[in-house]
Amino acid sequence: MSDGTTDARRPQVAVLGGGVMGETIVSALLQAGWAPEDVDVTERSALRANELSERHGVRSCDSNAKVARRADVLVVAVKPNVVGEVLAEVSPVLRPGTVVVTIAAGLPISFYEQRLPEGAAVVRVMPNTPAVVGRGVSVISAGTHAGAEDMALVRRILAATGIVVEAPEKDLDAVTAISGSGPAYAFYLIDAMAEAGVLLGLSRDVATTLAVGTVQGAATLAQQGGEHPAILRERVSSPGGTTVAAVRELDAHGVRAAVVAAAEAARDRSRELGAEYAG
Ligand SMILES: NC(=O)C1=CN([C@@H]2O[C@H](COP(=O)(O)OP(=O)(O)OC[C@H]3O[C@@H](n4cnc5c(N)ncnc54)[C@H](OP(=O)(O)O)[C@@H]3O)[C@@H](O)[C@H]2O)C=CC1
Ligand SMILES: O=C(O)[C@@H]1CCC=N1
Repeated sequence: MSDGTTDARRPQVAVLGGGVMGETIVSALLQAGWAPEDVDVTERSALRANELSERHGVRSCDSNAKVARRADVLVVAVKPNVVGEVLAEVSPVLRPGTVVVTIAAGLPISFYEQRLPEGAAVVRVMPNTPAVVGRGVSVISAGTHAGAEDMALVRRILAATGIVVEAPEKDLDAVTAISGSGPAYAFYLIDAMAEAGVLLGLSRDVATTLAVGTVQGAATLAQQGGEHPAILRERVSSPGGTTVAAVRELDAHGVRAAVVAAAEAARDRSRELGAEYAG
């Protein structure tokens, strides 16, 4: 289908599942210039559906089939265990040319292609929660029938959420372990640093401000400075100073090994989710 750049109207997008990530995608669409009337969101609970309509001005309802009928782009944003039943609802009413975008962890593109009409364009995406402030990372993989225009349209939808990177589907479990789940590791570190500050006698407010600002500054420096993180770490470490004393403790407590083990566990869980629900 066209990516809409030459269309008089933007493609009609339906987001199935208005939870944490579904709502983030709704906001991204609005920021990217979609009109609220061109965005549908579905929810199981009427209360949550109304909340989304009131907050964003978009249409909301509890019928996936109803919104799928008019969608040019269908974004599947429910939990992996619900994807099968949602596809069974929408597949019979999907129009030819509708692009199906999924953000569910673990489930392979083949899972969708087997359940959707022959030739359906599927794009698998792994976003992350900083998308809500426009600083997310999304990795996109094309399904068998997703063409360059479909991928350009998906990039356009995700543009307001942050960086978009294309990768082959075989990398998606690893991607999920690093950027999908990764914000939780960063929040874990920020929380631990803030707690340490409180232990050392700082007020909680000051400790949290220092921890958040430091992690944010370090990430910006790593991104913009163009230098390897190990070099940046060395630059903080004065000979015989405080930082080497601290990093020795991180090594002694196996923090680097723990990060690697955490990422392996996330990758393995992503594979398991695929096997569990895709069968
Ligand atoms: N959170 C994250 O950081 C990331 C999540 N993902 C993926 O995004 C997907 C959604 O995750 P997340 O937003 O965290 O989960 P949430 O539970 O916050 O959102 C899912 C939403 O879908 C609703 N829902 C359940 N069943 C249906 C249905 N049949 N039709 C319509 N809506 C339904 C749920 O309602 P109810 O609560 O009433 O069941 C809930 O509000 C998952 O597949 C996850 O793997 C991907 C990357 C990052
Ligand atoms: O925890 C999860 O399963 C989802 C996928 C990546 C981040 N959150």
